[in-house]
Amino acid sequence: MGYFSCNAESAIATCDSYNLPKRNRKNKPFKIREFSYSELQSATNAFSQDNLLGKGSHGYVYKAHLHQNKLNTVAVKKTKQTEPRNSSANSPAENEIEILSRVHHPRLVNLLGYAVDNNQNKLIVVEFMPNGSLYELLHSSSKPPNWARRVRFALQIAKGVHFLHCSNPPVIHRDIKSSNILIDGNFSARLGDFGLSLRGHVEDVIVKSTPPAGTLGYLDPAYLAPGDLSTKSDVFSFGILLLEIISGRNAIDVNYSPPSVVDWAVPLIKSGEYAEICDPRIGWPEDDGVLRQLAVVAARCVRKTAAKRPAMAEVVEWLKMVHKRMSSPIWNNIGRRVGRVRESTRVVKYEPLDDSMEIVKISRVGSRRNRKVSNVTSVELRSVVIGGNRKQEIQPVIRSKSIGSLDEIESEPLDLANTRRKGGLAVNMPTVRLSKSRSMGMIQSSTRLMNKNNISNGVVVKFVKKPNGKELEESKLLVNVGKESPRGEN
Ligand SMILES: Nc1ncnc2c1ncn2[C@@H]1O[C@H](COP(=O)(O)OP(=O)(O)OP(=O)(O)O)[C@@H](O)[C@H]1O
Repeated sequence: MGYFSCNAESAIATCDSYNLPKRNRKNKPFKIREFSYSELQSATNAFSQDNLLGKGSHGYVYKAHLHQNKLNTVAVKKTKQTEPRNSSANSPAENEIEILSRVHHPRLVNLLGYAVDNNQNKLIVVEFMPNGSLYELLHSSSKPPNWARRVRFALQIAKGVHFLHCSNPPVIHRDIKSSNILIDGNFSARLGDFGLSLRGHVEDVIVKSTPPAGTLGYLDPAYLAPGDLSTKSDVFSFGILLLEIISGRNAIDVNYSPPSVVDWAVPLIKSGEYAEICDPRIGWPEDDGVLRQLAVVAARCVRKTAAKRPAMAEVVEWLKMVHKRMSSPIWNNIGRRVGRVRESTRVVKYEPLDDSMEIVKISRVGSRRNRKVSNVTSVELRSVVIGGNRKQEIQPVIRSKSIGSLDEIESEPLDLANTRRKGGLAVNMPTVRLSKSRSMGMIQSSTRLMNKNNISNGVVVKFVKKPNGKELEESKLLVNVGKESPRGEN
């Protein structure tokens, strides 16, 4: 076994075979190549604007054409030139190389090699993803993905995260979000951007001493100090991503009240109002159980208490069931013929979502013919009676105008994507476009970590200036001054 170290001089490194996907374990250890800077320079047309694929918080990503045995298109990540680095800490690029040189999986944007420039900065060469990011597909594509595609993406991402968590030692990604999910040539989802990832067991020094980091909106509220980190923080971020996939909503969106997708969606899921969280651009899936199941999985992933969240292995199994259900022609035919089959159900107690709710598994029973397809189970939410009192019905959340300078934002004409029906009343909401969330290095003051008790629940939002100049660019801090403990149970 040999693994690549960022400081190693060797040009080629092989991967820890333990972490290879099964079909690769027997024969091919993957190879990491050291490129010369000039080779990447000419492959990217001197890092030209034409080759620019995108810009992240740590640098720029370029498309590169390598002429090896055959023409190869790859992506090159070049870190921004900033002030002199603290030599003891790994840069995000070094961290990404270090991690990705040890793991390799079809659901990841895998490392192909690296180069070092004159200032000893590392450039990363990774697989090229020709179909953009999930963020773009969900939020700026004129043809948003349908349910089959969304379920497939969700399962593929879950498999990638599960693979990382099962590696030895585990890899915790810490920055799962839609802009870090890239779409490959087969239109499959891959998890990328390992700049903030950590590799180690929770008791390892590296994990115990690294300050919290992530992207606002996706960041686990229970992850406030290094010691809080576990694979369950990724599960939380995955849950946010799943809510984004279901609803087409940004993780934070000031068009909604509350702006955070989790605060908005979970009460709706708990009260069974699945239609409210369904992306209005694509409507309900043909089999509405698919929506319910996805929503319940998401709600379980975003529980405030990390220990109550499922492991990614469970999430993968649940999503496989949803995927199977979605792609089953038998189910689709019957679903089409009989509409939404809800009658003839047998309620099986499942596992509580929280103190006030229970998830019930509903197996379809009935005719022999129906029983055949009843292997496909659905999961539903029910309110229960606690201490003799039925839990008060949660009022539907009314979308309200965003907090902030809405006067500067024009109202758009009534359309389906922007309309919510509440008791027959169509409400047309103004649109505020948000720039996508950026990774934060850390939620830490320059000298010490935030005091856990003083931390405020806040979201930073940024308005972007549209080419027509109608929206102003500004940053806002929305602070929710509730005194609740960030470690409060749900
Ligand atoms: N392997 C790739 N193939 C094709 N395009 C890519 C690839 N990697 C990144 N990109 C593009 O470059 C953009 C910037 O990626 P990068 O990972 O640097 O930042 P980000 O994830 O968007 O933001 P942040 O750095 O805040 O996490 C992506 O949104 C994507 O459009």
